[in-house]
Amino acid sequence: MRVLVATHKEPKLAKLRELLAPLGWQLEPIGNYAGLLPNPDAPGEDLTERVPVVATHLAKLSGLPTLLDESCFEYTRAGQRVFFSLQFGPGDSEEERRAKLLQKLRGLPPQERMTRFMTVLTLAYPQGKTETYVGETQGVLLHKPKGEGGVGYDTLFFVLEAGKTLAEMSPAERERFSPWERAVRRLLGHHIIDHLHPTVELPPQGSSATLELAPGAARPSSRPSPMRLLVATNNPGKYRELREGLAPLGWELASLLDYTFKMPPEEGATFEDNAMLKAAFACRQTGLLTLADDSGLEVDALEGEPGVYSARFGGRKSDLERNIYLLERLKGVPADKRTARFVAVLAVAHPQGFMQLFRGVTEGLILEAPRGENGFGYDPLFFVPEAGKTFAEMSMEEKARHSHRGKALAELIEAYKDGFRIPEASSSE
Ligand SMILES: O=c1nc[nH]c2c1ncn2[C@H]1C[C@H](O)[C@@H](COP(=O)(O)OP(=O)(O)OP(=O)(O)O)O1
Ligand SMILES: [Mg+2]
Repeated sequence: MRVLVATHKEPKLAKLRELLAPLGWQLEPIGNYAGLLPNPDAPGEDLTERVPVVATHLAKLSGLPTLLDESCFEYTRAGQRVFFSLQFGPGDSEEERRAKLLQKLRGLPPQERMTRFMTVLTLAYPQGKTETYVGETQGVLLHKPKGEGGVGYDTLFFVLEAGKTLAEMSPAERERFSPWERAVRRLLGHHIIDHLHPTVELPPQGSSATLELAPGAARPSSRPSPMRLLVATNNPGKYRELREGLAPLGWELASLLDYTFKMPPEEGATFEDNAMLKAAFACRQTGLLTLADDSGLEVDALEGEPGVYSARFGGRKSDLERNIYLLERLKGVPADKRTARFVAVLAVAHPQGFMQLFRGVTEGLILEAPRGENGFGYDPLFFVPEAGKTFAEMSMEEKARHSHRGKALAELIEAYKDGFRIPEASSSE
């Protein structure tokens, strides 16, 4: 597909071509489009309304799908939300705009310089259809520029989480924190993963397998992977274990804390379903290679409960309450009938439109009282006979050797250790 890009900045076009390469689109610059705009100074502070309108205008004029992005800072001044658009009006150089922004910020206390740096990216089609993607990053606007790299306002935007301005970051870091890149990755994720359905046939249980999810989708490109993986879990205990387990790969990890979107409800009937649902969703949101973990405890005396409902067992809200509830449910059940297993399914969603699954299982017993301080969740109640301890009595390394998650991770590492290769999508023809 030929796509016009509404920019006259060569570096931006080059970066866009690089990021969107897997789509195989032919991206062409529109050149200086300022004269084509209906009203370049149109107020429309809400970029999510304004950008689609302008992009549609350009698409209709050119007869081609057209990409347009605009960014703004949103901050609070005297209790009011203020938007500072970064669209260059005619005659405004980057320098002049930066000066205007500094002017506006003069005398603002730090809490009022907290800001949301937002990019709105629209792909508009000549027929009038539009798709809009938003990327955002929280930070603080500085009084004085800091750093040398980046473009535009990067010298003024301090990312708290990173402890530096976008201009002080390496290109790889900037990629991670820039709202523009986030918006572009969302577009990529959307287009490439469109055919990804978590309802496809599952691989045989108990094995890892490669699913080909998108027979008609773009073929996986062999371009070197960014080696960046989003670990899509909101559970800090899991995140720690996954981070440790993935360390041998040396990949750069992103977490959900880097993003503002909410994960969807986990409505699947199996761990596989839920893991794929979570991975596919977060992958689509971010365009990143994404790992999700769905796990839980199956207790034989409870006919497999809590299973996929482990995180909301008995409607209990905390790990402690769920552990108490589990003990209540097992009251009077003798030791030899307290068998249980932990299951973990890891799903890796590739922005190229397919998914891999890894599964690990650990057999054990539910004790009558908690033992140990480590770990999280049901760890203090889960006794592993082969180790003679509960998960909560093990160090992280020890738990990794015995645990369901550790086993699934070992399979994952085995699959990716010789460098990251995207499996060939086996075509049905
Ligand atoms: O090694 C473990 N040791 C103890 N407990 C564990 C373990 N692995 C899973 N569990 C428990 C935690 C949670 O109650 C449920 C998983 O639910 P699950 O939906 O997969 O995770 P979650 O909601 O905590 O985080 P998220 O979905 O964001 O990844 O099983
Ligand atoms: Mg969950």
